Amino acid sequence: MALNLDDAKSIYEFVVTEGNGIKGLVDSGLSKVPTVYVQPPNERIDKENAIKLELPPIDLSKLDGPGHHEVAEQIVRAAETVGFFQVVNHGVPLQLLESLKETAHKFFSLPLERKAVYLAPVSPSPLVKYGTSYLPEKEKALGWKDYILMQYTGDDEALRYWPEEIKGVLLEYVRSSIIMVKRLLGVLLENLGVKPDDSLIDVLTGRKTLAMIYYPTCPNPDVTIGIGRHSDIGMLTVLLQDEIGGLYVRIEEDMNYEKKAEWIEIPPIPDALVINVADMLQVLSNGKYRSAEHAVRNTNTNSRVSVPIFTMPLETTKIAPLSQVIQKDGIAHYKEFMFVDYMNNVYKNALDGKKSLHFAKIG
Ligand SMILES: O=C(O)CCC(=O)C(=O)O
Ligand SMILES: [Fe+2]
Repeated sequence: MALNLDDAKSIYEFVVTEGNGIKGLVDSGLSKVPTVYVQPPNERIDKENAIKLELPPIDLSKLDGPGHHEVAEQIVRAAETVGFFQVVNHGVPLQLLESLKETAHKFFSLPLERKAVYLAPVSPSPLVKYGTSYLPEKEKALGWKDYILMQYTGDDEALRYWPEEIKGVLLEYVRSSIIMVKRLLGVLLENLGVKPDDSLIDVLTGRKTLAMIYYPTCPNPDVTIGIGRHSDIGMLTVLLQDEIGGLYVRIEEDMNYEKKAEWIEIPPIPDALVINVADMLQVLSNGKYRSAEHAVRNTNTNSRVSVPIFTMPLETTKIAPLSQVIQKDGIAHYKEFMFVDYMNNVYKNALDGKKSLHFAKIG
C-alpha cells in the first residue's frame, strides 16, 4: 500500500506495522506533522516553562579518595530531590561513548530489512525488539521516536542474538556501566542504613535492558513528543544523551527544588552520563529517593540519539520498603509485590507520568 500522509491508517501501517518508523516517515519528505502525531495540549512540553538544571556533574573518581563523603552526599542529595544527576569520571571509556552515538545513528540509517527483522512479531529472539513510539496500539498520539531494545542476559547470548552492527559497543557499554551502577547503589543503600552486600545488589540489578533511541528532527516539535511523561520502573537508569538536548524532568512541589517552572531540562554535558532514580528504588527507600517523571522532545534541527541502560531487579524478586527504613519511618508507604507483576502492570498501559507507582502504594 502506498503511503498516504492524510490517512491515519496508512501512516500506522507504514510506520508501525511495516517498521519504517518515524525515521521512514521523516525521510519520505514530511513538511508538516501528521495528525496522529499531534499530542493533546496537556502532554506537550512548553519550552518556555522549563529551566536548565545548573548542578555541576558529580565526579565519581573522588569516591575512592578523601572526598568520598562529600561525593556520597551529593549522590544522596540528588536522589532525594530531583531524582536525576550527571556523573563524570564514571569509568565508562569516553571513546566508547562517542562510538555508541555514532553506532546509534548508523543503525537507524540501515535499510528497512535490517531493522524490520527485529519487529516484535518476527524477531528471532525475545531478547531483541525494534519498534517505534512506546505502545502504538494504546496511545492517543504516536511518539516521535524509534528504538531498538535488548535484554542483557549474558555475553554469549548477547553476541548470539543482538544485532551484528551494534552488539560490540553495547556489550562494552553494559559491562563498564554496571560497575558504576553497583557503586552508586552501594552508596544509596548505605545511606539508608543497609549494608550494601554484593548479592543483594546483584539481585536488585539482575535484569538489564539496553536501548538505542532515535528522535529525528521534527517540522513542528511544539506539538509532538519523543517519549511522553513517565518514570522508569527499575532501580537506576544510566543514560547517554548526545549534544542535542531535549530531556526534561517534571518539578514537583515536594522536591526541595525552587518551583519556578514546570520542567527542568537536563542539559547535555560533554563526556558525562545521566543517572536517574527509578520506581523500585523509590519503593525500597520508602519514598526517600525519587523516581522522577521525565519526557523527551527534540526541538533541534538535527536528529537526537540516546543510549539508556535500565537496571532492574530480577523478575521474581520480592520488592518492599527495606526494613531498616520502615523501622526509622514507623510506617510503610508501599506494599510487597513481585517485580514481574509490577512490570506487567506498567507495560500494558500507555505512559501516564508516575501513575505506575499506584500499583505499589498503600492507602
Ligand atoms: O532519550 C532520553 O533521553 C530518555 C529516554 C527515556 O526516558 C526512556 O527511554 O525511558
Ligand atoms: Fe525514561
